[in-house]
Amino acid sequence: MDIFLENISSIHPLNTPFEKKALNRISIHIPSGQFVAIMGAVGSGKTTLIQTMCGLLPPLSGDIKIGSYRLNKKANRNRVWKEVGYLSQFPEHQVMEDTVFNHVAEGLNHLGLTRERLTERVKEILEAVGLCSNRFKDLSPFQVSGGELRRVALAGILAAEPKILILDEPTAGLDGLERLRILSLLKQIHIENKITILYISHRLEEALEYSERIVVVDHGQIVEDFHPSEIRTRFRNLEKIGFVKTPMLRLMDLLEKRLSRNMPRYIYKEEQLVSYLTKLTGRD
Ligand SMILES: Nc1ncnc2c1ncn2[C@@H]1O[C@H](COP(=O)(O)OP(=O)(O)OP(=O)(O)O)[C@@H](O)[C@H]1O
Repeated sequence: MDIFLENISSIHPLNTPFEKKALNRISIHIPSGQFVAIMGAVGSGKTTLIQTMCGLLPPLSGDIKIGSYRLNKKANRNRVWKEVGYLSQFPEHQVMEDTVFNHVAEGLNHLGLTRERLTERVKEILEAVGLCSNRFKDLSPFQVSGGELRRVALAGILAAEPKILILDEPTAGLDGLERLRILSLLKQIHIENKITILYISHRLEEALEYSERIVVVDHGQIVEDFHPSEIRTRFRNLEKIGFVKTPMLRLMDLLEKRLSRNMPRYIYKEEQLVSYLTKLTGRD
């Protein structure tokens, strides 16, 4: 299901003296199956954008279409919500059941599985998000850590087998290893199930590593939209809105200075740099 936004504007908080344009005439097309990172400074409009995109927030003006469904109609929104999994910035708002097991099982309800198959499937999904089923299934959402709760919320979403996953900072509050685990899991799901993934990230190195498109929001507008391989040509603009170079980009600058040669623009990952340098030094 492709996602189309046309001229979307949004105002927070509407009809109050404090009205502020959170989105300003945004148009974007996300083809089905893309893995997209949404980036931008704090308060730039990222959450408003993804919530508007999936019909959780009605826009002030403009048109949103998911697949062939226009989201201005309630019936269409209900139809689309069966295909969209949304992970909020605050997973504690999303995990409502009394146990971890029941939360994930809730997402499987529509499948009409036998009790035995349901138990098996919950176990598979919990293990897929890195939670040992035996240890976690009977715990209350109040008995797990913030990072674990994020995984539980993600498990509940994955259980419903969405075609589109929209995730608000899925790695917030996680340590380095946990972040890599979640992102690798998302990448794996994306490849295996060919689903669309849009996620908000504050980490450029992760967006470069995992996504295939980076959309940058600033003051409610899309100011950059590029493939990660274009990062070095786009960086001048990104710097103006507060982006900081990753260690890899700094290393590339340093090599250009030391070797007095322009490094190929396509290089933005460590393994590409290593291949290039081994060829250059004839050690291939
Ligand atoms: N419910 C609300 N009421 C009033 N203003 C709001 C509301 N939600 C968001 N805003 C304002 O709208 C703007 C965009 O907010 P949004 O949450 O979309 O930004 P963001 O880029 O996701 O920020 P962050 O990185 O901090 O999550 C901000 O200026 C914010 O203060």
